[in-house]
Amino acid sequence: MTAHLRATGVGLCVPHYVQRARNHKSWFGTLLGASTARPERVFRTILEDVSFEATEGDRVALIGRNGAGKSSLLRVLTGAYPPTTGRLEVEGRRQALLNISLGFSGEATVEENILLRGTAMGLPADRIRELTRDILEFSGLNDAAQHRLRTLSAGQRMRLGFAVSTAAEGDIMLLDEWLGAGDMQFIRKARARMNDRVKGSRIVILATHNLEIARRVCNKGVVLENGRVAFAGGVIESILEYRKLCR
Ligand SMILES: Nc1ncnc2c1ncn2[C@@H]1O[C@H](COP(=O)(O)OP(=O)(O)OP(=O)(O)O)[C@@H](O)[C@H]1O
Repeated sequence: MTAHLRATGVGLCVPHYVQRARNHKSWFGTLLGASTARPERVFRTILEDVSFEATEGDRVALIGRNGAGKSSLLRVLTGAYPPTTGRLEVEGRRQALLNISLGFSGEATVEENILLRGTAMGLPADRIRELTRDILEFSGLNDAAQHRLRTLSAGQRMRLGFAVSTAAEGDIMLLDEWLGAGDMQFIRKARARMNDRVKGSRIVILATHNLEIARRVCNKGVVLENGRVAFAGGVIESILEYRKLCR
């Protein structure tokens, strides 16, 4: 089986809650307004008519300005947000490294969190048990396996999230930004693992603002602007198009 990913006219519209502007003259009025005023629900189109394709061996850079829709598109590609319009066809096991602390529970232990997160990633329980030792080792948390997650430092939690997310290889790797997780020693280890995972994946989709990384790692590019594809093609051409947008 070869890996394949195709988005055809993908759109994403989400409910969005907005608060009417409040113009209170006193702190009490502000407090009362903040606790009683109901937000209004509106629908917002985040992605519109997004089409592109990635086949075996492709490394695709998603580039665009802040708020262009890169992370939202990655979430659609992982299957976290079903597209509201259009079609997404995926062949191959997806592995996502988006929000590395997603799905963690502060009250559960480190080891239980590995199981929770691994399950959310679609890994069978036996496979998670096989990987647990490596995850604890990689994150430097061997001695904290039975500690509750909320007693860990922010950096330790990040290490754990990174270690779990990258423990298993996928066919299609979806990455949001290049990670700088933890202290210098861990960053080196994390980079080496990311390079390894990128090499071992059949398709990589990488959202990044770092054009040097995009150029070095990717062969294709998709430039997003206001939730639409402004350009799709080779990575060098995509970077040039993106630079034009930023002028
Ligand atoms: N759940 C949501 N509800 C409402 N609006 C959202 C939601 N998620 C994202 N948005 C909006 O969609 C737009 C695209 O956001 P997204 O995070 O995908 O952009 P991005 O290209 O990844 O930005 P950045 O480079 O700043 O990380 C933004 O305007 C954001 O406010």
